[in-house]
Amino acid sequence: MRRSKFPINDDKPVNWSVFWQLLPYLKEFRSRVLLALLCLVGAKLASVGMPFVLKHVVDDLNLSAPQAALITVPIALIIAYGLLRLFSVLAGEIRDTLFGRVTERAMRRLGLKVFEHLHKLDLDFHLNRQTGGLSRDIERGTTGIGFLMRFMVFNIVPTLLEIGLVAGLLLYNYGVSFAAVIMLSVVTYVWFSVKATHWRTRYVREVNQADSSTNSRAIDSLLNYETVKYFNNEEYEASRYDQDLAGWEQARRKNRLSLFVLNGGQAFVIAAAMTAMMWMAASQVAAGNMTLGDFVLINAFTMQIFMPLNFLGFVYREIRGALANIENLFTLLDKAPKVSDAKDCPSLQVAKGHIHFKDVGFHYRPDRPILRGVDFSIKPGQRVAVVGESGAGKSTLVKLLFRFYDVVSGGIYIDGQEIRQVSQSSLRKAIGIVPQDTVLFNDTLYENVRYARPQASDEEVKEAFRLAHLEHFVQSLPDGYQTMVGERGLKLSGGEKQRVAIARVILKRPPILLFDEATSSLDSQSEGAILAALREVAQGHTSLVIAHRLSTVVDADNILVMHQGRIVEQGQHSALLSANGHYAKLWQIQQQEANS
Ligand SMILES: Nc1ncnc2c1ncn2[C@@H]1O[C@H](COP(=O)(O)OP(=O)(O)OP(=O)(O)O)[C@@H](O)[C@H]1O
Repeated sequence: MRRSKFPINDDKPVNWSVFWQLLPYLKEFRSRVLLALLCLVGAKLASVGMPFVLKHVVDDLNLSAPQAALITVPIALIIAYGLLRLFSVLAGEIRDTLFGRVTERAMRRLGLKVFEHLHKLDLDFHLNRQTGGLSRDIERGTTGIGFLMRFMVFNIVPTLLEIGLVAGLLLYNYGVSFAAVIMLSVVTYVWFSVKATHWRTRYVREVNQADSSTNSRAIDSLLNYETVKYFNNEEYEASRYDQDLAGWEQARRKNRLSLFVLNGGQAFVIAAAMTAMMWMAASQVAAGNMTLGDFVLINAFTMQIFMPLNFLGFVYREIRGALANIENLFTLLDKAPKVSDAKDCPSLQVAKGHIHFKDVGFHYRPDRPILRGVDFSIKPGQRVAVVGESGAGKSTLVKLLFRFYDVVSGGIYIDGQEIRQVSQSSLRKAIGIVPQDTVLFNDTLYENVRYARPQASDEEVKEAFRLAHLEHFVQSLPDGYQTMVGERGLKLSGGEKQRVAIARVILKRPPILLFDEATSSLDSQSEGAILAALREVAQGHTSLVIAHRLSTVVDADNILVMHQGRIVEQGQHSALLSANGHYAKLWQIQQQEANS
């Protein structure tokens, strides 16, 4: 069986302190929680009182002459019994309704906090994450919180209280032996449940792992639908999936058997305790020390204790899992982003849009330098191009300017302000990017463009479509602007997606523009039109253009030639050609390719 990518938490030591971290979430609804607790106490008192009323009913019935039974039965007691039952159930329901809001609000708050935090985390975290595993962690964590709050407050604590109360009542009314049997069986039951639950953990884990890996296999296979078809591998896929399913089936079988042992053991303890209690009570009735009502009362108390106790076994296992899942979530929340705002940092003030990379050094991993001593300036309003072979570090410049990463040495300045000293939000507001690969939301074309400035008017959005030469395309679509673009925008061609990205940047209209291979997916005719549009948009703006095809940047104000993380040449097209260096070589190669 393949190992799952998802962390399985069942065997982690339980960190009970997580519970205290949840208390702040209860604070907001202090009075609601208090009222719910009152209902809980009321319900418990009513349910403990019920067996007493029952005892009196039975005793009175027993003493009465048979023919007069119905008349002499203490009707008031029977009504009281019914009312107590109703009260106990209603109080429980009111408690759940009151507390439901508290749990839901806590889940909402935490869900939002995690979501916001994920967006604050750096690109590196997101590139390394396993989305499936992460979303499972979040889902398990938030569900765990709801579960923990409900069961910890309203199940474990009250059940323990009830057990103590009933044992005390038995001790007070019937002596130490009944209370001792109850306590002993409760202790045995809890001890056995804890031990057996620990022992079962590995079977539960196996099922979870098998479940996750089967799911990953199915999803991976379906995502690769086209590749499966290209290689005619449906049978191969089915057999691999079935292998995983077989592992899952086997894990389930072992898990079911272990559950049988757990449930069987628990049932045995309960049956032994019930038998002992009944036998002791029956002996006392036979000896004339107890009434029939006492017998009924002891029976009712025993059942009353073991029913919730039985449930506790299940709750215990779930709570262990919930605590571990919540802890995972809190660990995620504690994760600090590698790129963060300096304390009380000001906003970036863009006056002219002068960009300066000052002796910048950078690596993604310390053992592999990517940029070394990169030093260049882009004067306000200039259009500067970066060219160089694949992997030279061109896109990395864009990522650094946008602060997806921080430089390792040197600094990047915009109008004299170091970008690490200003807020990320003001920096990103000032920069528009047309990225190398445009990924779209699974929404309409219109909404995908409007995303650049959600408050833009309908006219402005449509103008952006027009300037990005998307109008003809929109007109050719049966649903026009309302066409759904599919997951990640995969229903659009590469060139269409790129034009959407261009429309977005047009709508955003920031002072600084970055184009990373912005026209790479376009045919030459569209490219010409788009380049003209981009130039129009870029007029008066500072722009940095990363280009593979040198022909698209021959008119740039300055061309930076990168080679292995360094700028090896810079200047205008004609000067670089005359220098007969790196650029001239690249130009020659591309000219030959174009002519062949
Ligand atoms: N997140 C990352 N983690 C580790 N290495 C990375 C990461 N992103 C890029 N690299 C590496 O950094 C080097 C420079 O990448 P970059 O994307 O800047 O190159 P480029 O010049 O834009 O290439 P291309 O023209 O092919 O897009 C590449 O060798 C790449 O493998």
